[in-house]
Amino acid sequence: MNKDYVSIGLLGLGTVGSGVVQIIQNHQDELQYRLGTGVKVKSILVRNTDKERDIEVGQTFLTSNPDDILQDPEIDLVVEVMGGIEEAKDHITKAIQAKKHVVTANKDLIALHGPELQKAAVENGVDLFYEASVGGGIPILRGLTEGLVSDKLKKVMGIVNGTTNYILTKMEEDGLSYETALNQAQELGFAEADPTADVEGLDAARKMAILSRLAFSTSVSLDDVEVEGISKIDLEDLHYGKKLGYSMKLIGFAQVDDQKVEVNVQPTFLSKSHPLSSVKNEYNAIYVQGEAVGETMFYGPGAGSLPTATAVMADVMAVIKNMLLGVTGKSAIAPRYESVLKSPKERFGQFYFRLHLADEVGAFSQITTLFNELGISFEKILQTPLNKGELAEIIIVTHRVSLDNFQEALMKLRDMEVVKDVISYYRVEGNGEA
Ligand SMILES: NC(=O)C1=CN([C@@H]2O[C@H](COP(=O)(O)OP(=O)(O)OC[C@H]3O[C@@H](n4cnc5c(N)ncnc54)[C@H](OP(=O)(O)O)[C@@H]3O)[C@@H](O)[C@H]2O)C=CC1
Ligand SMILES: N[C@@H](CC=O)C(=O)O
Ligand code: NA
Repeated sequence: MNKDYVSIGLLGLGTVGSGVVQIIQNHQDELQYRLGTGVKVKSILVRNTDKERDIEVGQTFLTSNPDDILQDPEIDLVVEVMGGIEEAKDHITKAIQAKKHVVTANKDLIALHGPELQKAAVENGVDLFYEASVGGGIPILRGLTEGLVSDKLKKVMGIVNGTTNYILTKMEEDGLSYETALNQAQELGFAEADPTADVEGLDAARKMAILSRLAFSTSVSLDDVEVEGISKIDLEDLHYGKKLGYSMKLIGFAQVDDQKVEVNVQPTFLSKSHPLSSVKNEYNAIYVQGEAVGETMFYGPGAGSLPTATAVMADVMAVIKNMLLGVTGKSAIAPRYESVLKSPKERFGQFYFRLHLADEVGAFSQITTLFNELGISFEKILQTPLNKGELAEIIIVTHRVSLDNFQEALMKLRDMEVVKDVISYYRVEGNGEA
């Protein structure tokens, strides 16, 4: 390659696209110094070319016709920051077929169609990178595929959705209601236009599918990820959790043992001593455990214009370096293993549960007898009288137990006459029972 500059076609000029333009405009000297070539945005695809915009794009050509970018032979690299699935997939496929490199921030698309797009990129000798799709500005994908590439990674636990972390922090620390905290997250711009994917855990599930593919070299699909969101969390449980020394987080959890994986997203009580418990508000963090490296944690802004654009630009620069070296289309490695999911018998954890028990002699001993029979022991117990002493509210945290065993205990609890209601249950992490 012998060029004064590399031409980029940008699909989208919203939050992330504007950040990309700003970095290219404001950091041109740094880019030129580090790459030995300039970077220029030639054309930008938007829905509405007449819309008033906060960003000044100078001579760059705004268009609403994707072919102006996808069929422009001068454009070497397409940056997709428009979002959505089908149209974005179509544009990226056309770009790859036209031998253009692609950088995308689109977690929805990569979680669903990443493997086939990656295959098409390799077949066409082009790069496809997507660092911004997980953890915004945190360089987590390169952390896994470059920094930790020699290790055998065992566990990835992440706070990978800023909106839900913001809501839980505000509920826990300021006593805000779920609705008020969600409204604030929307006003501050972390939440998706329709926040359902945030609060129901789907956004985090998409990111966990991407993370576990790269961490474990396994073909995890989005359907393999079990998902539970935060919309049903009760302030009462947060209050009890706090008393017990826990903080509630929406945790993406991925673990591999003997080539079997479990990947899930669920509200989880984290012990205050776990490094992820100190991650507050809209911040993201990903905790990674490897056989050789031990424990590591990647922390930073999981969303926002300039942080996310930083990740996009890291990919852009990686593509340009590969172009200069003549090694494009060679960085992606296909997953080594087919994903095989662990059964509930092979999944272990500690659990918190809250129930209402008849406040009568012998009721609690019936519970302990049941758990003794199932071989489950308790780490913590809290008891509060309710309804003028007719009921007791009991909170129990078990020691480490198989999911299968815990589910059986829950089923049997619900059938007991002295148990009036099983109100809630959550996984507990970070008590040192690995
Ligand atoms: N915002 C963030 O913090 C983060 C976002 N992401 C991902 O980055 C991507 C972009 O997000 P964001 O910048 O927030 O999105 P925005 O909604 O702010 O911007 C989208 C841009 O794409 C254009 N666009 C959308 N659909 C079309 C279409 N069909 N045809 C032509 N142009 C279109 C819009 O045009 P117009 O301006 O005319 O409406 C707009 O400029 C998404 O995949 C998102 O998930 C990833 C990490 C963080
Ligand atoms: N809605 C997302 C934005 C970034 O991916 C979040 O809240 O984390
Ligand atoms: Na990232």
